[in-house]
Amino acid sequence: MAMIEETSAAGGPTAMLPAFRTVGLTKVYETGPVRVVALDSVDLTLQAGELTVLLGASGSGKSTLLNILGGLDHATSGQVWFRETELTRLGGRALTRYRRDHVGFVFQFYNLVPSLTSRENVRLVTDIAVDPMPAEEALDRVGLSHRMDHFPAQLSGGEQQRVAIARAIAKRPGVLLCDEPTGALDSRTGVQVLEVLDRVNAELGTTTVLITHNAMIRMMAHRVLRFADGQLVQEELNETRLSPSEIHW
Ligand SMILES: Nc1ncnc2c1ncn2[C@@H]1O[C@H](COP(=O)(O)OP(=O)(O)OP(=O)(O)O)[C@@H](O)[C@H]1O
Repeated sequence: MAMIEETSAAGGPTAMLPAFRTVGLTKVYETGPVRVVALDSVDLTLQAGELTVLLGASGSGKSTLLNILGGLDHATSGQVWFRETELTRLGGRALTRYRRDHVGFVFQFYNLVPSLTSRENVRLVTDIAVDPMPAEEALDRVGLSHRMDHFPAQLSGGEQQRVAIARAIAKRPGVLLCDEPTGALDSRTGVQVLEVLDRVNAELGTTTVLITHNAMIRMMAHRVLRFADGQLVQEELNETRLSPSEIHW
């Protein structure tokens, strides 16, 4: 596989390329006689450096899309590009390398290793990344300098999610894919987590895709995509964005 160049929103040789493009992206799950079309010929473009919010009812295909963009799942048909690389042509090892080098994931539940401190959880990633930031810098970026040596059980839910974000960004990924990152948090804590994601997007230029059931969160996005029954049914650009602290739910 050709090297996939890192670039920031601010510039660089591939700055004008979209981060992702899909054409006719389709995913069908077949479980015995049951056939579910999770994604139904989706065409979309996600611009580099943007923060995109994905909305849609439960079962509309959001997680399936995120998993395919992140190289965790395969399309049934159609094409997906990350910058100049067609992900849908990559074999298993190349897809693993893509994921390792370019993608950070944040999920609703934090998946931290309970026996490791915040710093050690982040180091699990920085130890194997190509050009990581120090674990301490990653934790500082999410406002947790004072919690480096705490274990997950000694942290609040919001703090654990911020450790998970630090772990995801420490390898300086080109894209950060977040599936319901505030789903398990109260609104005040959720806002803090969104502020961290917003800051990472602005300061590091990380292309960010965020799934949420909370329609208010769309106000902080550059771009909002709405899904229904596996189809992209609406796309909006926010001319004026709200900062997370202005969002209430
Ligand atoms: N591994 C699987 N096997 C079979 N069907 C699946 C599988 N994963 C997802 N589906 C089905 O595909 C459809 C889309 O699911 P997906 O998880 O992408 O939706 P979603 O919009 O993310 O939903 P939610 O908001 O509830 O997380 C659903 O009908 C779901 O039941």
